[in-house]
Amino acid sequence: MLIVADENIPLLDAFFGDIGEIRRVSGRTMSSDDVKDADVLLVRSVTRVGSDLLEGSRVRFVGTATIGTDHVDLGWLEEKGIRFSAAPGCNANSVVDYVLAVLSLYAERRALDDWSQLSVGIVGVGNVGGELAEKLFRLGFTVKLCDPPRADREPESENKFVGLDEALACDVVSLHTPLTRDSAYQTYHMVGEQQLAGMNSEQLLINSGRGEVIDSAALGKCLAGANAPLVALDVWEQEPRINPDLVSKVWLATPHIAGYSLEGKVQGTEMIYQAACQFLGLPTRKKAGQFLPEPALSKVSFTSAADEHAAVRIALRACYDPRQDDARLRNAMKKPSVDDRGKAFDSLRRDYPVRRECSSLKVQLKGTSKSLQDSFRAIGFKLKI
Ligand SMILES: NC(=O)C1=CN([C@@H]2O[C@H](COP(=O)(O)OP(=O)(O)OC[C@H]3O[C@@H](n4cnc5c(N)ncnc54)[C@H](O)[C@@H]3O)[C@@H](O)[C@H]2O)C=CC1
Ligand SMILES: O=C(O)C(=O)[C@H](O)COP(=O)(O)O
Repeated sequence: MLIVADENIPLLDAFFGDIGEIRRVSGRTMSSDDVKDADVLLVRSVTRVGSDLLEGSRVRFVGTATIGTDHVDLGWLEEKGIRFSAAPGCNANSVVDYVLAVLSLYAERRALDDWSQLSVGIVGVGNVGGELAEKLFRLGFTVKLCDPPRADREPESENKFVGLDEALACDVVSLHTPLTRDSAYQTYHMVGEQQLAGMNSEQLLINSGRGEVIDSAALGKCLAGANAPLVALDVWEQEPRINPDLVSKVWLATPHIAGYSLEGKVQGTEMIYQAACQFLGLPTRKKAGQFLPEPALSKVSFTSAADEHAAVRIALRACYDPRQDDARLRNAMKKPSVDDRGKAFDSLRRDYPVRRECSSLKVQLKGTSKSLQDSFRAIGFKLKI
């Protein structure tokens, strides 16, 4: 059996080595020639999967080790009887760590001692948005949830959801929808000129869903004005050839790595391994946990944290600090040509340093208050008291 796989999928040999021969190819440039003899195709988000790639091939199973599926022509696969599986939720905790770290920096920028004074509008309340909401509720934030598909599906939860306008009026707005172009709830350019015009310089807009959910031409114009919101973008239109001018105008710019914790990536591989085994009628013998090493930073200690809010922010950013990724991306954007910048964007992602989730860090607390302990627990840290 031939398994053609994106070379950036971690632990290919460990999970798939005894199932078939593995041929690694670049996900970004994968061609129909690369896959024509394959039985199984394993991708990440940078490979467009549909008739152009697969027509005439032997592929019977496609797995994407990602949450998003906008790169896959699901209708065509179904029509051709090709089994498909994604990895829902695999890196949700990683994205939530990213958003919380951005929030902590924003609170400091606004000189807020207590970050939970901020209201947060979450647009798209699925695996990522739902997990974020849960953590923010536990931390005491005011949270507004916007998810029209769920609001329509769950009429009993009448007061649970707000409209997009109400979510966009919060201090912080975080986008977590899939990219869709042909549904009643289309998200392509959902945040455009009109929505941006309603925001102001006291607000923060975060996008770690898909770049095309925001109209970046409208965003560029808005950011040239005096009353624009602060913006943190992890995802961009036209990746990897992103607009360097937009990078220079946003507050935090990262190269689509919000979901790049080691846990998130390995769980992505594990989920498509399980689905492939089920399709092939094979037993599943391997688990992500077998392959996750002890984190290099496994413990931080606080004894009687005088400034409890600062303690939470310190621990959070000991795990993940988006400013490092921001600095790397800004540096990559100094390359003179579009091609070189695109390559640099992809290199930052391919050579991404090992990053562990907050849940991998043990926080040791001595003589600290119950409310501080609750905050650490809400974020997902393990506690030693
Ligand atoms: N930056 C990164 O590294 C990552 C980005 N993502 C992106 O985040 C997206 C969301 O991930 P999950 O929460 O796991 O997906 P999910 O499918 O669990 O949840 C998405 C939610 O968005 C809602 N939704 C759909 N259309 C909407 C609209 N027009 N307005 C408001 N809500 C709408 C859905 O009803 C659903 O509840 C993924 O599709 C992917 O594109 C996911 C992982 C990592
Ligand atoms: O899971 C998703 O959806 C994501 O956006 C991934 O984090 C994207 O990672 P790559 O597939 O682009 O490596």
